[in-house]
Amino acid sequence: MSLPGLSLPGLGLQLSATPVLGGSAAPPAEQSPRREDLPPRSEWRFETSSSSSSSYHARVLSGHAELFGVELAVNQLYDLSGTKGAIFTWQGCQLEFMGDAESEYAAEETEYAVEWLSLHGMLETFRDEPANDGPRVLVVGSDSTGKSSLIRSVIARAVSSGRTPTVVNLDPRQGLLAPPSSLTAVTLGSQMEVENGFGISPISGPTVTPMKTPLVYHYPYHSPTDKPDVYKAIVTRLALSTTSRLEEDLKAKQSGIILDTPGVLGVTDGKGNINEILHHLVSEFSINVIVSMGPERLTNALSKRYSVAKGADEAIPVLRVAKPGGLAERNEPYLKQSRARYTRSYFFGSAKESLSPHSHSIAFDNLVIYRANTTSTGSGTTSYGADADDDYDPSSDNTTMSGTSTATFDKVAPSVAMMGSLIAIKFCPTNSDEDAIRDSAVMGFVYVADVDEARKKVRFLAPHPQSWGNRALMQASSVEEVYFASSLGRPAWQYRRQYDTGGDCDVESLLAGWIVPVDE
Ligand SMILES: Nc1ncnc2c1ncn2[C@@H]1O[C@H](COP(=O)(O)OP(=O)(O)OP(=O)(O)O)[C@@H](O)[C@H]1O
Repeated sequence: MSLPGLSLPGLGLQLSATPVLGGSAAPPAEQSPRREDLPPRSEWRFETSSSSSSSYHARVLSGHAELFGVELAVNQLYDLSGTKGAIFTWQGCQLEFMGDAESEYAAEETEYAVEWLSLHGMLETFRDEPANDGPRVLVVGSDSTGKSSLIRSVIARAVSSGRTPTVVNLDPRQGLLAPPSSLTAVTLGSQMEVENGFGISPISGPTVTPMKTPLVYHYPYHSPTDKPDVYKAIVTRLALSTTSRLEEDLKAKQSGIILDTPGVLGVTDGKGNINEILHHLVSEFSINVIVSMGPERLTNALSKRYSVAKGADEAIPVLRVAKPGGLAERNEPYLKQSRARYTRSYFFGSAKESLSPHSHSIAFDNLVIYRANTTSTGSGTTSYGADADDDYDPSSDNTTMSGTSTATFDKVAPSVAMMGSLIAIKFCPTNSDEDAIRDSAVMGFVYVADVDEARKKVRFLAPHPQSWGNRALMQASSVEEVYFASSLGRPAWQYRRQYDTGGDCDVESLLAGWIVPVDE
């Protein structure tokens, strides 16, 4: 059943004709194109507005150009609306642009690109050495230092070289093939998309892009330092699942793993110690290359810990890699918009690959929903400079399901306050113990479209028509964290989906989060 009450014929087609999803819709006809000739080894840096009313398109007219390592096809129009980045050229090219940018300029200080290419070369040498088990790379740096851009670029070059690398996102604030609040690992068997990066996840619907199913875990907090014990336990599960998958795929194992870390872990304390959670990542993923994109202080701290004091067998090389000169600052409204857009694309796909979500109405009695306890005490402190060995034992947590302040998750009854939330469906059954729920991978996500307290029913929007059966559900820790309704500037419970009134839903309100204000 597809969204009852919505009489939008061919929902997917209409969505694909709408630019809001960040796809490649045609630019408005009245915009006159501008041309730019870029000399070799230069780039075109752009920052576009996150507002859905402005658009920004580019095409290569001649020469070669790439965006984060992925080559742009000549004469193809790319929709870069709502994004920031740089189109780079090694040999020179002519570009054409249409639309508005908050800032755009050509830059010739691009030494970073040579360093990034050298890193790819070094990893290729590593992969070719049969004695090695493939590179396992940890990328560290504070916020907005270019970690994700470097990873996209290195992964794209690896795929172009015929590799099948695995990328692991450990930053819960950004989604990789899953909404924010996820930690994901995915092995790439085909090249990324210019416009959508890693594209659409196979867990949110059938896609035309060949890609292996990602491993997704749910960490329902903003930062690893909010709940270090929960974060470390989930990292342990993710590392175990990822490495055991790679044992069955030797090509992927040899291609290696690259870890994207949250900026908070790339900051040293006053004494120059690194965050203790980093030790856990290094140990659980058996890291053998560390890339620092932070200041010299961070690189020195990493070298001191992993390289200088170690014997030749144990030393992990620490490389300092330059960050791009034009790195864009991303303020919170921009980040919120991009998270909202990303989350929408989880359900609706992109203009190129549209998805049709389904509606499920489920009685309160048939639901067991947990919610992360944000008030529990004892684990929210950040510690630095842990001892040489990471001795974390996930089973040593003394959290309980009792609902006391020490519980990690509490059972919650459905209520209207839940409307607008995202909920993770865990693989484990509803009656699992707390550790099992915490450690269980995610089957997929659903959106709470409506809670009818009188009829005791919850209506979910889900990527698949099948019901999820007897599985534990986990809500994000607050409605604000879901970024759907919050991107509209009002609390979720002030909104109601228009199709509940039986009327037609216009595309605009559908795309704004499938909900419109009750008082309109
Ligand atoms: N050469 C460049 N010129 C201009 N902007 C760039 C360039 N490279 C990357 N950017 C943009 O700068 C922003 C920050 O980069 P990126 O996301 O890679 O940093 P990060 O270290 O992963 O950030 P965070 O830790 O906050 O997720 C992104 O919007 C990215 O697209």
